[in-house]
This record gives sequence, structure tokens and C-alpha cells, in this order.
Amino acid sequence: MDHFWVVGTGTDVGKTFITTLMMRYLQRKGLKVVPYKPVQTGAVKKGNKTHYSDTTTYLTYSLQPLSPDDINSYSFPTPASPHFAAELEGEWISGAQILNKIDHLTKEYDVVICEGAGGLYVPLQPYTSLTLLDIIQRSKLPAVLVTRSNLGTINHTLLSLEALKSRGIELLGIIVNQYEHSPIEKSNVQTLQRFIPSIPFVIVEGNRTIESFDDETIFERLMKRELLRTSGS
Ligand SMILES: Nc1ncnc2c1ncn2[C@@H]1O[C@H](COP(=O)(O)OP(=O)(O)OP(=O)(O)O)[C@@H](O)[C@H]1O
Ligand SMILES: C[C@H](N)[C@H](N)CCCCCC(=O)O
Ligand SMILES: [Mg+2]
Repeated sequence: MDHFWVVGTGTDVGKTFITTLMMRYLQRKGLKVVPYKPVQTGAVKKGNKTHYSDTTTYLTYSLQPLSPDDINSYSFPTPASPHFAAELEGEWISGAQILNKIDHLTKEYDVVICEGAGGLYVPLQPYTSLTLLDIIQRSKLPAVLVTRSNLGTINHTLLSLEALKSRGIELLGIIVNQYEHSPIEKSNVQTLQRFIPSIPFVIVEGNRTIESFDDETIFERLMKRELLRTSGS
């Protein structure tokens, strides 16, 4: 079975939103799916409770039971780069631990969807050059890139694609998120398609709920055959 990363051109582009949509889409195909957020930062306080929006979103919207231990390795309260958020807590993010976890999960689930933290060149440790991109490369899994639709996305998207290509990371597709149908967004998508002619594009509209995508097959053309095969098919 293919497992893959959902990565972004930066933070807040919609990686969790898209991961959740793809999780539900594949769960509805009868596949046993786990979203895995290796490192999340930025605790959300509600009253005397603290939670993390990424894993809370997975748990809230999953159509299958999820074990909290399976969906995350590191959580740090400061909304900052993983290397700094970990340092503030006196913690150390181990790349080997993340890769071992992914290996374990791929043996337990039909599909593992790994979500990045921020963009690609995100440091994981305060005194080394280890980045999320290194981990993605070492995992040998392909990636879906989530990008914005508005002004600035052309450069951010092409730079991110260059980074993936330079590491030999297979690109499954590009998801243009929070699309609002403006002329500049239409031009942005056409321009990106001109620069990246052979890759599937999926346009995801903004201001919609997770459930509102349930009956859509927007990910059909993204999914390689292996992802759609359910047992016995
Ligand atoms: N297509 C969409 N429609 C409606 N809301 C969206 C959409 N995409 C993203 N959002 C909302 O925008 C916010 C940022 O999205 P999200 O949390 O998925 O970003 P992210 O890339 O995962 O960020 P991080 O780098 O922190 O992991 C969230 O509140 C999310 O629910
Ligand atoms: C806090 C935020 N929502 C993400 N969890 C982490 C973003 C890291 C960005 C690092 C950087 O590119 O400066
Ligand atoms: Mg997220």
C-alpha cells in the first residue's frame, strides 16, 4: 500500500484540513487509515483544558477509531518552529524515532498519512541542520503538496517543488487550498499548471466544512491505483 506525506508551502496553508479530508475519503473506501503528525506545536487553551488543533481535528473527524499514541510523537505548547518549541521544553526531537514510528504504522495500517509541520525546510533540532525535509526524504514516501491559491503562491509553490525534486521525493499532486474563484487565483492555478504540466492538481474551495466534501471525489485523480485497492479488489 502507498503511504504518503501531506506537506505545505508553509504553516497554516491547510495541511491538517486536507489530511483530514483525505483520511475520510480513504476510510470511506474501506481502508484502515491513520493520520500521523510527528511534531505539532502551539497548544490551544480552552478553560483549564489544553489541546493541539492538528490531532484534535483528526480525532474529531475520523470515521474510524484512532489511538492517540498512533497519531503523534511530539507536542510542544509554544507556537514556534519545532526545534525552538522543543528547546523551550528541554526536549530533543529524534529523527530516528519519527522514522521508526512511520515504519511501525505502515505495518499496522493500510494507509499512513504523515502531516508535516509548517513548510519543508523546518528545523527539528536546535544545534543541527536536521529538517523535516530530511525526514521526508529518508522515509522514502511520496508527498502531496498543499499550497495557497492567493497572491504569493506561485513562488512559494515552485520553491517547494524544487526542494522536493532536489531530494528525489515523489510528488503525488498539488492541492490548491482555500480557493475563492477570483481572477488572480484562476490565473495562479493556470500559471502553476503551465510550470508543472504533468502533475494532478486538486482545487479545494475555502470556507467549507470538512463534512461538506464527503460526497465529492476530488481526490480520485490524486490516488494511485495502490491506494484505492481495498482487500480483494
Ligand atoms: N478549505 C478550507 N475550508 C475551510 N477552512 C479551511 C480550509 N483549509 C484550511 N482551513 C482552516 O484554516 C486553518 C489553517 O488550516 P490548517 O490547520 O489545516 O493548516 P496547517 O497547514 O495544517 O497548519 P500547521 O502548519 O499549523 O500544521 C484551520 O482553522 C483550518 O480549519
Ligand atoms: C506553530 C505553527 N502552527 C506550526 N505548528 C509550526 C510552524 C513552523 C514554522 C517554521 C518556520 O518556517 O519559520
Ligand atoms: Mg496542521
